[in-house]
Amino acid sequence: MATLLKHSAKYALSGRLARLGVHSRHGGLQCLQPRLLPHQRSASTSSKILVEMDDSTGIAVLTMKNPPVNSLSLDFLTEFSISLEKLELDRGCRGVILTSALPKIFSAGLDIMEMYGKSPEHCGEFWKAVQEMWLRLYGSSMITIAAINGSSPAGGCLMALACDYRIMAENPKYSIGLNETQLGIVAPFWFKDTLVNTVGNRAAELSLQLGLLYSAPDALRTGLVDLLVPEDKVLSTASQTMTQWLAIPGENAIGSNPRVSSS
Ligand SMILES: CC/C=C\C/C=C\C/C=C\C=C\CC(=O)SCCNC(=O)CCNC(=O)[C@H](O)C(C)(C)COP(=O)(O)OP(=O)(O)OC[C@H]1O[C@@H](n2cnc3c(N)ncnc32)[C@H](O)[C@@H]1OP(=O)(O)O
Repeated sequence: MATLLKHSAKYALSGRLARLGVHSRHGGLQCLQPRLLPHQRSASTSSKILVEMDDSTGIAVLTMKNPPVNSLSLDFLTEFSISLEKLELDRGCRGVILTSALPKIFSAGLDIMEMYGKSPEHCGEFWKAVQEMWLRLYGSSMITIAAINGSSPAGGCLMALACDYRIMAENPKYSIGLNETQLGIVAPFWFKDTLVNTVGNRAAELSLQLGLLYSAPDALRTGLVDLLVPEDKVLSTASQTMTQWLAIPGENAIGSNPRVSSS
């Protein structure tokens, strides 16, 4: 792992971006058009991420659209981090809702094909991109809400855990969890820490050691998600919740985040 991380340090995000040429406004799938309302300011889309920014509320919706299962490939992670960085730099943006354009899937986690038969250099670059995604999301100074409209195993669960609040569709077929143990791998320590910070020590121990995938109701009971709502209400509820959080006086909901504030 140390070798992988050392390798990865050689690769800057900006370099990957330049190679990818992200933010083509016309990229993406035809069925995934921006859902702009008249008062909204802008939508930008790269091939795997759609960002819709509502200038009147300061809320952005970041929609993952990487079929078939929103796996976290290097290209996807690069586009994701760039999109988040742009929002972070936009002083008008105060909150980000993370959701999926795909039916039944939030994210399947790390793209398995990125870890199979690849060079150490590629693995290093990939692993750095995974860490960068987590750092950007977990350390964001914006309010972040995961609108989980499908299953979300492993790295997909990590993404949701890195947000401030999680709203999941109450569909009993959907599952979420850090199930790495069941896949024959040990979850990295920062996956573990993120889970412990959310559900507490004992629940995290059981969850990680057994590699549990929770149904939506069990995820709520464990504290892995904060709220279950009908599937067609996930995004609207996320929007309402965001509005409530952003109304906390003095932006204290942002300033009180222990992850980004030392005071
Ligand atoms: C280089 C790294 C260096 C160091 C690493 C060190 C440590 C890492 C340690 C742990 C990190 C782990 C984090 C992870 O996230 S690992 C990935 C774990 N994810 C999974 O195992 C998800 C597996 N997928 C599923 O459970 C299901 O596919 C589903 C529930 C998401 C969706 O089920 P469906 O029935 O709707 O769809 P499927 O028919 O199963 O799949 C459709 C299609 O998608 C492909 N696919 C699914 N998951 C992945 C994936 N994670 N990566 C790439 N591709 C995926 C699947 O193969 C199908 O493809 P085909 O249609 O057959 O082509």
